Amino acid sequence: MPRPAVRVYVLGRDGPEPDGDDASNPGRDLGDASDRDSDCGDAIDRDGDLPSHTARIGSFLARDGSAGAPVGVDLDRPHAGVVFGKRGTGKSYTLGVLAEELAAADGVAPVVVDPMGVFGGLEAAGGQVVDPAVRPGSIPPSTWPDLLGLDPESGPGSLVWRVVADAVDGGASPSLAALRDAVAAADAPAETRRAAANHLRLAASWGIFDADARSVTSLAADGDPAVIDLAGVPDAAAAAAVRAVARGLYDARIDGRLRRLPWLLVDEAHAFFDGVAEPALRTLLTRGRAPGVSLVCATQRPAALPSVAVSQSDLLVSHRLTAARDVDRLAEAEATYLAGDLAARLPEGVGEALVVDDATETAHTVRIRERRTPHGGESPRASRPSDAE
Ligand SMILES: Nc1ncnc2c1ncn2[C@@H]1O[C@H](COP(=O)(O)OP(=O)(O)OP(=O)(O)O)[C@@H](O)[C@H]1O
Repeated sequence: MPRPAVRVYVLGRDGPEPDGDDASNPGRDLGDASDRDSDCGDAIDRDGDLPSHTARIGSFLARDGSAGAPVGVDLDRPHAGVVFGKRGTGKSYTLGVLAEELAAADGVAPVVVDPMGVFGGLEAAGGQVVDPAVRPGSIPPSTWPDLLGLDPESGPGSLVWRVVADAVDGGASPSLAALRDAVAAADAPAETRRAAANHLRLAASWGIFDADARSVTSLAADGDPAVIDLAGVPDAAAAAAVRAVARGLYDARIDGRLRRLPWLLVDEAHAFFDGVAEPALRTLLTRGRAPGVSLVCATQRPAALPSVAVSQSDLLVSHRLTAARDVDRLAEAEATYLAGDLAARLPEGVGEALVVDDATETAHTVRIRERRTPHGGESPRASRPSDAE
């Protein structure tokens, strides 16, 4: 006798609500697997064939701890999402699961910003780990003083701004050396030129600027995960790299240079919302979906993200949080359809998360599935001496 089909619930896709959990009764038991098999979402067979363009991220988690029906994320359309959780609750792991699913899906391209160097395992999913490389011309002239820690109103700050503006005029891609030469030749007091040159020399020492850096479009063209390894990269340089990739993906979609829908997955995202990357990330949050760019920001410090990150997100995944200010940020997501206290519903276990789905206006407790590729974020344990010893 054929086994019955399991129905997968697809987050971010409008459709019938799964039974068992709804706004009117937020504390209600989420049911067990059999509850979920009946009338939610799209049918899949038990061997795991999902509807197309669906990322299978885990399963519903019943109150008795058993796993229910599969839960997927819609990959057919672009989304904005956040992944919250205190340290060690599974944020990076969840981002890795999403990246694995994106790697296996058609028509999309995951690009992972990896500040801690924990996503290298995605090479096993066909991914490549790349060092950050930024064309100086991809950072707008007006942003250069800020990037270099110079006041744009100061002599050196305005000189750098002017030199970059002149160098990119006409679409050229200047090197840092060319910018330094232009500073040296500028009609400005020697002290101003010296200060500007020193700051450009410091930027050169970051080792990320390259006039011939490959385009972001090429990173995302084949759909295999591209992992931008920012481990050990100075903060300002990492911010410049994130800005370049976020803006580059957006522009490539606007200009029709990128056929796939890119997904930018940013780990430790709080680090990028108070520097030069912020405007580009904000653009993706507020305007990214129109040209087809998705952004998912993971952070252990939700309070350090701007409100817009939560208000613009249609997918919210929250592992355990305890700090009051972070829980408050979660509370901002409590849309009118979610009666009750989201924070009180956060599951305790590692890899478990509350998922708020704006498309169907529901919240669910989910156990994120295990990774298929190695996860590099294991915490050191005294009971497990490292390989180095
Ligand atoms: N869904 C899961 N299934 C199985 N194990 C998991 C899952 N999620 C997390 N873990 C385990 O928990 C560990 C910590 O997860 P992870 O590195 O993602 O934490 P994190 O929240 O990103 O922490 P940090 O803020 O320190 O980076 C993982 O190395 C893994 O062993």
